[in-house]
Amino acid sequence: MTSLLASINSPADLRRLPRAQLKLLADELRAYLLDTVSKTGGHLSSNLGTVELTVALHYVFNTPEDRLVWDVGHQTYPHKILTGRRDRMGSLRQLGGLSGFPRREESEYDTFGTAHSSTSISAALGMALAARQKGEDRHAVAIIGDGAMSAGMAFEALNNAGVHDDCKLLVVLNDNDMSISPPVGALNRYLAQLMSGRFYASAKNVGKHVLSVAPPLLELAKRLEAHAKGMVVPATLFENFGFNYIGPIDGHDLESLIPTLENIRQLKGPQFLHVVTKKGQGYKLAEADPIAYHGPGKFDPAMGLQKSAVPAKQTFTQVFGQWLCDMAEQDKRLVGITPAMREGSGMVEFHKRFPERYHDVGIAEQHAVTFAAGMACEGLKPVVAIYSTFLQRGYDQLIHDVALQNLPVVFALDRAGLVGADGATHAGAYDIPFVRCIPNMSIACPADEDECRKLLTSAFEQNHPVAVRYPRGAGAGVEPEAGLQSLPFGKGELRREGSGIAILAFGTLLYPALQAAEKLGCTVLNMRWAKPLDTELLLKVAATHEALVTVEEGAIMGGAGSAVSEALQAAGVVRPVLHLGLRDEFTEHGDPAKLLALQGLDAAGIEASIIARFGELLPLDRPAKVTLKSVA
Ligand SMILES: Cc1ncc(C[n+]2csc(CCOP(=O)(O)OP(=O)(O)O)c2C)c(N)n1
Ligand SMILES: CC(=O)[C@@H](O)[C@H](O)COP(=O)(O)O
Ligand SMILES: [Mg+2]
Repeated sequence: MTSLLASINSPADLRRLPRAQLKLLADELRAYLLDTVSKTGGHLSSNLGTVELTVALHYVFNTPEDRLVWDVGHQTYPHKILTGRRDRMGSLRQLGGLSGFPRREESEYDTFGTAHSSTSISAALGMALAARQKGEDRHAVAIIGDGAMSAGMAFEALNNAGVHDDCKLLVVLNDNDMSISPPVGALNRYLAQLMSGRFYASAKNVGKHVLSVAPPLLELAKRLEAHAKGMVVPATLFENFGFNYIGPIDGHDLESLIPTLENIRQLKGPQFLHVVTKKGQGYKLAEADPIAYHGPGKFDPAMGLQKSAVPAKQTFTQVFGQWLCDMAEQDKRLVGITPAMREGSGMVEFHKRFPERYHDVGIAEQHAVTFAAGMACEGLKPVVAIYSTFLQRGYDQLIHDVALQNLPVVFALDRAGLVGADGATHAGAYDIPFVRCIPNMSIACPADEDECRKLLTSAFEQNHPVAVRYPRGAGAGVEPEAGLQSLPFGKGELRREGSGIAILAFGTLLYPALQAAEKLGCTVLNMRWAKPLDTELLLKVAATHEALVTVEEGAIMGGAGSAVSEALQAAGVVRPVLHLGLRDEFTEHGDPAKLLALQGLDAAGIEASIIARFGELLPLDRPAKVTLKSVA
């Protein structure tokens, strides 16, 4: 590592540097970032784009006393490096290592935990008003991307903030004209207008020339404001919301950023700084393809991302993407909806082939759900492809707009279960509990790729809302059958006949459950549906077995196992039931297989839990001793 960056162990060190050295520091920081992220994998393009902005913010603001609140938080690696975590970057997103997002328990500089987007302005406003109430003189700065800015929550916060003339709130809009995919919607068009023509070029000069002569601060602020107002439009959208709009300025030019921020720091009331950056800045391959480098795995920076020589296993996301195209071919009523997750949800091909039936609504999960409801009212068949964790944002819409009206919307719930490196914020832990308690809703849990395709078809055939949940990555590797066959609605199957104990598996944990059952001689049911539950099958098995074990990759509380216990109670059947699933705690980030094992949900863990609880019911010829697996 080069020397200047090595000397920065906190923002206080950074603030001691002469301004002339900051450019060199930023260059070193960018090189270090590329080097470390290429070894760990992680969110690269957005971080390359925020290097100068991060340096400037920590240089001008008195962090951590002044609060920096990052939106999404996927662009906080430079911030982590400058705030005492440089040497731990090699542990990024691994078990026990640094989180890929800000976390309050990780550093006092991480003022607000995040990873879901569009929360920063609300949180920063909360902090600014709390400071005002407590009589503390500090700033709160929200840094939000143009993609995140499109969410309703960001506008709710602007609406609230704009009337607080005496708060010390700055919103920095980091406009790189990209979400994960190309940005969509009218806000994006509007921001492009602000950027258009001669204004942006002149604004760059404001930073270089006007600010460098250093007139008295208040006068300068007035000139800056007048300049911005005069040259953009009579009033920008953000001014109409009560903010003092400044910009756009070049977010890679420290000579613009630093004096502008220094002057804004002197101003009272809600401030809005529009900075323009490039996603992937400084690494040509990422600049050329910011989508590919949004969240790459490990790679050699000299070679860039390479196609693996070994064909990768088909992921559930790919199974969904293929099914969507095939079903769209067959049924013209199908429309596909994504809240800004085209790539992650496997909809690139669908977008290409059916552009009129593809809707990227921006980062707007609530809207995505109600928008689908509207389409369903008109006889279309909407498929909302949404990560389990992001559907949490659209919960009332799910109840009030879809389920209450019993509209036939299919929810393709990707990333259901543990997701690995992104950790607790992205884990799809709660969808079974929160979906199954809603009347009219059903939820399918495919055990493998083939079932995923078939259950999507089953869901699509229904005349009411159905969610199909499947995890990140690949499964058991069961090649989906061609064609659009469905599986019976609400019906499970007997997968292994044993005795004494029956394991009821919901979803992909069927396979480790089968392995455990093989050793213990248990019966195994592949339940397929968390709702409706196949009570006929359940009661049959309950009558012939002494104990039941439920297994699911989701929260135990209120999950599919709870549904089993409720059904037994309702039928007046008394059987001991062991519920295996995600415990009542937030999961860490790290390797998904290790995380699953930590939850006791791999084959060895399932086996060990069954022995621990029901050992005396097992046949005597089972393996003598199984110890609980410990995971490093
Ligand atoms: C509520 C929510 N929906 C979707 C996502 C997934 N997501 C993470 S980053 C991102 C794009 C954000 O774009 P922008 O704010 O412009 O930041 P950039 O990636 O351009 O730096 C999306 C859609 C999320 N984190 N949170
Ligand atoms: C920050 C964010 O929300 C996304 O970039 C997310 O990390 C993508 O996750 P996947 O890699 O599972 O698509
Ligand atoms: Mg962006």
